[in-house]
Order: sequence, then C-alpha cells, then structure tokens
Amino acid sequence: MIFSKERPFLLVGAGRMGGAMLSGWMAEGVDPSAIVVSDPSPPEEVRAVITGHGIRLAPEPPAGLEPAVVMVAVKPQLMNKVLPMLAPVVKPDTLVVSVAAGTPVTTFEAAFGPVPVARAMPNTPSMVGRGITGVYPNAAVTADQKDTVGSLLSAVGEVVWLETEDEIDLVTGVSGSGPAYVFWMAECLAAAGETAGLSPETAKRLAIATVCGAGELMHRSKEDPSVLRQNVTSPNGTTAAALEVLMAEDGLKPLLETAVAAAVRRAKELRG
Ligand SMILES: NC(=O)C1=CN([C@@H]2O[C@H](COP(=O)(O)OP(=O)(O)OC[C@H]3O[C@@H](n4cnc5c(N)ncnc54)[C@H](OP(=O)(O)O)[C@@H]3O)[C@@H](O)[C@H]2O)C=CC1
Ligand SMILES: O=C(O)[C@@H]1CCC=N1
Repeated sequence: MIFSKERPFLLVGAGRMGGAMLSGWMAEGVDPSAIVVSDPSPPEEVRAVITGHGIRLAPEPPAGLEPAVVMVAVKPQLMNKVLPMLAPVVKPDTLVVSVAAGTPVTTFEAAFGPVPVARAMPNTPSMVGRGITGVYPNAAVTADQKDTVGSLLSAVGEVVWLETEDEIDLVTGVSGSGPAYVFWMAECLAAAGETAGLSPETAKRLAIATVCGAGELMHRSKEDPSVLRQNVTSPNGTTAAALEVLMAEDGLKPLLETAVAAAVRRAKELRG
C-alpha cells in the first residue's frame, strides 16, 4: 500500500458507499491509523466503525494533511463545494480516487491540476467483502498507485479495470446500482408470496433466503446462470410456467434493459 500514518488515505464522505467500503477494509485488517475520514455527519453505524477502530474523523479535510490517496465518496451534486475544500491537501503526487457517479476525470483535473485520478464504481456489497468495482485510471496514475487501488478494492470484492472512462457509466447501470434491482426483486417476490396467500413474515423469509441462496449458488458454482436456471426447471413443471411469463417478449429482459439504460442515461446527465 502506498499510504501510511504519515501520508494517509483520506476518505471524504463516509455515507452509504464510503461507509460500506470502510467497514469492508476494517474487516479485512487495513491499518486504521493510516486512514483519516472527512465527513461533517457520518451516519450512526459508520460513526461506530470509525470510533470503534480509532480512525481519525474530521468535519473537513484537516489543514496540513498530505494524503497519499484521497477517495471522494460524496454525492456528485456536492462536488462544487467539496473539491475547493480539498484542493489545499491534494499534492501533485496524491492519487485521487472518485467513486461518484457521473463526475468526469476532467472535473478533478480542473480542481487539482494534472494529478493522478482513478474513477471507480463500486457497490454496497463491498461491506461484506462481496462487492465489484470497475476502475478507470487516467494516464498519470502510476503502477504503484494502481497496485494500491487494486489491493484496496479487491480487499472488498472483485475489481475490473476499464479501458475507457465511458464504460464507468455502463458499470454504474449494471453493478453500481444493480444491488438495488436485486433487493427490489426480493421485495417483489415477498409481495407476490403474500398475494398468493402466505403470511408477510413467511413470504419475506422465503424471498430473502431464495435470493441469497441463488446468489451464493451462482457464486460457488462453476456453471453458467442459464444452466443453474435449467436445473430448477422441470419440463412442463411449475418453474416453466413462471418462466414463460418472465421470459416472454415483454418480460424481465426488456424491463431490465430499459432500467439499465435509464441508469446509464442518468449517469451521463450527472456529468454536469
Ligand atoms: N450508494 C451506493 O450504492 C453507491 C454510491 N456511489 C457513489 O458514492 C457517492 C456517495 O453516495 P452515497 O454513499 O450513497 O451517499 P451518502 O449521502 O450516503 O454519503 C455521502 C456522505 O458524504 C457526507 N458529506 C456531505 N457533505 C460533505 C462534505 N462537505 N465533506 C465530506 N463529506 C460530506 C454526507 O453527509 P450528509 O448525509 O450529512 O450530507 C454523507 O455522510 C455518490 O457520488 C454516489 O454516486 C457509487 C457506487 C454505489
Ligand atoms: O444511485 C446512485 O446515483 C448511486 C450510483 C450507483 C449507486 N448509487
């Protein structure tokens, strides 16, 4: 890792995403004394992680800090306010990592000069070591800095290096926002179970266990998802009856394509 107590890792914004990654790093044994968090009001559960590990917390980037890495994890709409506050602590060799949707590399270069910038798009399963992050580095990112970003992100899940910055918007639409689609699927499955006549508690329990179990099976199995699907589907059985609805021309596939396209469109709008 290129950061240390003397040249720390500064996390700016410890909300849902920053907090999820911080929890994941603490669980993976990253040195808390090499981390500084800048956030005026982190959520209670993240504050507990910060204080529990003795991580330095400040409402603003502390003056005089010379971070080796700055990770920006605030809402894209706050960049205009946050980047000028960060400018004094970003040194020419500070690696700037942004997890913000939309905000392009050029925005960081305009605020900080020709510094190394890596745009990353993680997701909240990072909190439990099962995230996936797409990363695009600009030309100024060194091999050592790339190694550090790779190690940090792979401590909380998988890492995919991207060839072009435009791909970040696509990653956002698929895996950055994707956990929400799966949670909604679990909510809908529970609601459908309830409509079918189960109690709300039983329907919810079945739906959550099914989504988790199917995810875990997909994670551990070497088979393609399509094979796992076929393994559930008896000819002319119950699954086939349901899949006829979900796999219809106007079924889940076009719906998800429309949903992902909407997320990608929004990511492009957030470029500002
Ligand atoms: N949530 C997700 O699943 C993912 C989010 N992202 C990206 O991560 C970024 C953060 O999103 P998310 O974590 O959901 O948002 P949150 O609002 O949960 O977190 C942002 C945090 O930044 C804090 N904050 C506000 N102003 C400042 C400031 N001046 N300096 C430091 N911190 C500040 C917020 O405090 P307060 O709440 O008081 O405003 C909050 O704690 C976004 O850019 C988003 O695009 C990327 C991938 C996935
Ligand atoms: O909803 C958002 O804008 C962020 C980016 C990806 C997930 N959450």
